Amino acid sequence: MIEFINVGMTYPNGNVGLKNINLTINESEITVFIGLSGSGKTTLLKMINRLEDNTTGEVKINGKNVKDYNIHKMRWDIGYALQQVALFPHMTVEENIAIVPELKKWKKEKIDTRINELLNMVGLEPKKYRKRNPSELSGGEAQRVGIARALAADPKIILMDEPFSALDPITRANLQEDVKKLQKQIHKTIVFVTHDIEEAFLLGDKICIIQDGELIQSGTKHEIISNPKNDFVKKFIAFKKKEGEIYE
Ligand SMILES: Nc1ncnc2c1ncn2[C@@H]1O[C@H](COP(=O)(O)OP(=O)(O)OP(=O)(O)O)[C@@H](O)[C@H]1O
Repeated sequence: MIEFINVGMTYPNGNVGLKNINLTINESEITVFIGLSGSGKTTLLKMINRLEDNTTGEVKINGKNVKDYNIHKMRWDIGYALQQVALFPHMTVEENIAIVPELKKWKKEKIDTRINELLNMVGLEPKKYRKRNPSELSGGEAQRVGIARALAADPKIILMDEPFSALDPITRANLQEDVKKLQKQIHKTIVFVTHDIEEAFLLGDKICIIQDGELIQSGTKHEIISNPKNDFVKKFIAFKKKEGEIYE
């Protein structure tokens, strides 16, 4: 379980990233942060693996303040997949996936088996892809490798920051389905950032709507649709409704 307790964050230049966030992220669920560009979604996500530190309040994982963990070991247990996949260009697909398992000193055979398992899981045939360089992959394939790498050392928590936003709609829909299926199989705690309400409703067990650094509303898709807290939330939902979509 991840908890944000009265969390605020001000950047060194004075920009306010977040204000007084109180939120519980349940284990084995997909929690989605959604909001407009610059609303604070990424800042909120990065406080979980301490790529940013909160300036007020507390962020806790399993009851312990994130600042009290060994930062390196904590990060090995938190997978991170982001829009610009950032595969290491001078390493092959298999080497990219093996990074954290190697840091964790897994045996070579175990890593080897794991790479095959993960590539199969994300729909990339190991024989064909293991030895490729990132420059020999399409955008969608690279995204899949990025997801495999985030899952490699079997982390309990996976952070995903707009991992599909650079993809075409069909690849994107396939990967969204993959994440949903994966979640059903492996029961990870996934925190997912998007600015797309459709994606949020498709994936999220819990959806958190962020506006100007504040958490405006959190709840299930049904709770948000049936009881939008303010005009901003209404607008977000209405935007999709206008396109003729009806949410149950
Ligand atoms: N390193 C930084 N230094 C100063 N201000 C920053 C920094 N990073 C982000 N900000 C500011 O903090 C606020 C929140 O940014 P954040 O990246 O969390 O938004 P976001 O909701 O993820 O946006 P997007 O959807 O565009 O990625 C913005 O006003 C942004 O300008």
